[in-house]
Amino acid sequence: MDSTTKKVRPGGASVLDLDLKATVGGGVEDAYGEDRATEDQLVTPWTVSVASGYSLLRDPHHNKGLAFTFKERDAHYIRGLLPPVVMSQELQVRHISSEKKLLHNIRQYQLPLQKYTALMDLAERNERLFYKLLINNVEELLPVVYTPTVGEACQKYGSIFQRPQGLYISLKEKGKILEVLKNWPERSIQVIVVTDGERILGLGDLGCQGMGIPVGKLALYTALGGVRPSSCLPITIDVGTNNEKLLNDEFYIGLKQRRATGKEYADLLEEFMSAVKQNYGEKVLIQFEDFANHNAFDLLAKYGTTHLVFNDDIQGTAAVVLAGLVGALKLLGGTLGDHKFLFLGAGEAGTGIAELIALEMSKQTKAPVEETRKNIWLVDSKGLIVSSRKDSLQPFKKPWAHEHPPVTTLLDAVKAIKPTVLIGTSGVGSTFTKEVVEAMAEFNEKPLILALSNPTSQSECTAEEAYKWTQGRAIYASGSPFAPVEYNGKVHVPGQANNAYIFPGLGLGLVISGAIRVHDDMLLAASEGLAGQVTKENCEQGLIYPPFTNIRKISAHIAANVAAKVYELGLASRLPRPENLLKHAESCMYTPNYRTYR
Ligand SMILES: O=C([O-])CC(=O)C(=O)O
Ligand SMILES: [Mg+2]
Repeated sequence: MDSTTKKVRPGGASVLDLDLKATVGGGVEDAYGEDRATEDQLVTPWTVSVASGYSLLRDPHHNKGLAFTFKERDAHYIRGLLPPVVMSQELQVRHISSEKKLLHNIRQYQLPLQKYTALMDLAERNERLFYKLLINNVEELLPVVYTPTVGEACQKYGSIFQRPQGLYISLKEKGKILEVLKNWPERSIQVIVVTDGERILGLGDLGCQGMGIPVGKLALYTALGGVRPSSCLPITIDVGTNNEKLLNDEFYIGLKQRRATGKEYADLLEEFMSAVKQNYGEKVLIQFEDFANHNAFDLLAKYGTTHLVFNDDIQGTAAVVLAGLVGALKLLGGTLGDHKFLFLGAGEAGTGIAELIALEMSKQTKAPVEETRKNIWLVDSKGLIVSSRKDSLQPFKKPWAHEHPPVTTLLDAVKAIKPTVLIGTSGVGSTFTKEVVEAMAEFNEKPLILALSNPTSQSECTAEEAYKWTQGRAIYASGSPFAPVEYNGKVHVPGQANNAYIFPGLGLGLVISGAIRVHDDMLLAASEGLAGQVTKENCEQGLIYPPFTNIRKISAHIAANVAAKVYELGLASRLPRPENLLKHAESCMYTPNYRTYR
């Protein structure tokens, strides 16, 4: 933001124009590339319209609570609205973290949803304090703002909805989508996460209530990837729902009609994609999230050549899992090409992961991808995907239809294929039964079992089951977190193949390089960036992923790797290329330290 930029917030009688001098406490964090605040700008006045007085304390972007100094209280008409103590942000966080106040309260709540609501309330009250708390306590709070609790939040989103956290674009907004985008108070958007709510985690069609997902994912873009909160825009597209329960619920917040399909659906999406490009330019990253298979693949193919789009369920999951496999190879030995993979679930995650593994194998062995795909087998609801089923398969399944007699159950497929790696991506819980896991343990010294479906209730098997049924020999990771398990006196720490490892860093890398398209090689770069962060100590502890506590450092490494690939492919619009991309990524990351208002 330069000294002439005027940021105008809409409406409100108490909104005053103020000349403010902003300093950025704790580093440069307010923009990227050409918009980046430099040290000089820390003392340069910029003009901005912000809420003052009472409404300043109610503005989550600017509120600092008791941290306002008396000088600020005088300058911004808030003297007397706060008790007389001035508390630093560090003290506020310590106050909170010392179990006296918020974190203490959050921990006391019995129900995860109460914790979720308390955190969302904090975000609504004081955004920087929310992010500071989330970053400082990431392992504890991630499962609250994200899977599994966010799933329950979506199921009950109607009763949680209080204030707008993102934009709702329904069929009623047809022809007016550009106007709707302009109603969002922030102008400079860098990342949009959009869902149509048709397949929320493994919970099915939650319609308009899917909004919790874009909100949660974008909170992680900021906390884990350092993308400014004001640059993030959650969007839910409402084309109806086929969820009978919601259709019959008098309190349902979305359109009460069956889902629009075909041309009606495609036209709305087309208008949306065009409006986004028109309003924000072509460098805005659009992350598709939790669309049903039939739309997810089409949208990615259709807009991948014209927009900066990324499907987290297809591509993000793939990059995370590939990194975990590379980590697991450090424990198992051998190369990817030495392994045989069997998937339960041939949708977005299953085929996305399968393809990225095949691409990486092809890169390593120089064999064509058509060859490397042959080490990978998929089972869907009708059994093993084999060539005799080819005619009736959806297009995204066809590359996996290898020569084999028909097999109808997962157990029989395990026995027939004898995979070294079993991956669950079906969204259906408890499908890795005792027999299936025991069969894996029969012909594998260390069976690798990835139960990736979310939330926890949909996991193919629990961590405890995997360790118990393999006498502690399994290497196990899940999509939603599981606590460590003690088996026969040994503590096993399950891995978490969680998309949150990848998308924030990937997004940051795309944003800081000004990427205009996403390319598969950038996903591989992201995956390698994550795998590179698994240390020798992690391996010795049997971990295939690095701990989440270092996630901001991990994200910076991923961002640097991705940005390097964007420049290499000539798809970067922010030129010249910074020499040290890691340093550059770190310097661009938003930190939630309070700023001084003069
Ligand atoms: O949220 C995650 O980590 C994985 C995901 O996108 C999903 O299950 O839809
Ligand atoms: Mg998802």
